[in-house]
Amino acid sequence: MNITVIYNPAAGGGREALLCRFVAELERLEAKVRLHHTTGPSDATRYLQSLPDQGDCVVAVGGDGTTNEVLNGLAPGVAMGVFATGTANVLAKELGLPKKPEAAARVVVEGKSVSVTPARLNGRRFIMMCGVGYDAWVVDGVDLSIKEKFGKLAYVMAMLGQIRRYGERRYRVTVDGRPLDSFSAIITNGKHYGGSFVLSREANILRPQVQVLLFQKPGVRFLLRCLTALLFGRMEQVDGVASLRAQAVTIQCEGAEEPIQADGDPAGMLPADIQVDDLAVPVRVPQMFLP
Ligand SMILES: Nc1ncnc2c1ncn2[C@@H]1O[C@H](COP(=O)(O)OP(=O)(O)OP(=O)(O)O)[C@@H](O)[C@H]1O
Repeated sequence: MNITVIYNPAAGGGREALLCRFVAELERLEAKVRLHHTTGPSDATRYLQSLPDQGDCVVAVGGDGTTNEVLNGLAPGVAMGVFATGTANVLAKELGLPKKPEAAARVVVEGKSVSVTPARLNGRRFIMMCGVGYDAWVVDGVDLSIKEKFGKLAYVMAMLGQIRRYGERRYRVTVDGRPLDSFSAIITNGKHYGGSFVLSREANILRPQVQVLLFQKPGVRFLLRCLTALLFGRMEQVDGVASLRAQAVTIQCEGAEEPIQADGDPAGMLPADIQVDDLAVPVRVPQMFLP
C-alpha cells in the first residue's frame, strides 16, 4: 500500500513522537510511506495538488482543519485516512478512530473503506460541519495562543465570550428551497460536535445528505438551554431547534458582515451556498465501524 502522510506540526500543539510511532507502524505493516510536514494554512491542499500520484491513501495527521485541507487536495478515488492529533478531532470521534498511533496505523492498512460524501461551502469541501452565528463567532473568537497552550479551554473561553451576542443577528436559511429564519445554524454531515458531544442523532455521515440545525429562538436563556442539551445529546429535543435533512442550503444575513466556520476553522463570510458534493470519498475506518 502506498501512503502519503500529511502531518501538521501545529495541530494539537505538535505531536512529533506520536507521528514517528504512527509511521513506524505503517512501515512495519509493509506500507510504503511518503511524509510531508505542512508549512502553514493551505499547504496540505497545495502539496497534494502538486503530486502526480498521491498513492492509495492520504492520511491527515492533525485535527479537523488538517483533514479539511487534505480533503480539498485529495485526488478522485484516493482513500483518506486520519490519525487525530488535533484539539477537538470531531471526525475521528465520528468514525470511532483509535487514539493510539499503532492502532490508528492498523486502521489505515487493515481497516475498511466507507463512502463519505462531503459537502461544499461556496465551492470548498467540508467533511463534518459548517455554521453561522454563535458557532462561527466562537471559532472566530478562539485565542490561538491559548489554544496552543491549553487546547479545548480556548473554545470554552470563546464560548463564554460570545454568549451575550446570541440573537443579535437573524439569518435567512433556505433549506432545499424552503426559506426559514434562524439566529444561528449548523449544517452537519455527522452526529458529533466540539469533540465527543452529540449534536444530531438524525445525521448520518454515510448518507449523501446534510442535517441542518436551526436555532429559531433568540435570547441567552434559549442558548444556555441548547448548550445544556448538547451535553446530554438532546439538542434536537429542544423546543425552538429545528433539524432538517437537506441537499442544498443557502444562508444570507442582510446588512452585516458575518463569518462562517467549516470543520472548526474560519471559512470566509456570508452569503453561503452549501451543496452536498457529487463525489464520495473512501475513508478508512475500523472493521467494526457502524455509523
Ligand atoms: N506548519 C503550520 N504552522 C501553523 N499552522 C499550520 C501549519 N500547517 C497547517 N496549519 C494550520 O493549522 C490549522 C489548525 O490545524 P488543525 O485544525 O488540524 O488542528 P487543531 O486546531 O489543533 O485541531 P481541531 O481542528 O481538531 O480542533 C489548520 O487550519 C492549518 O491551516
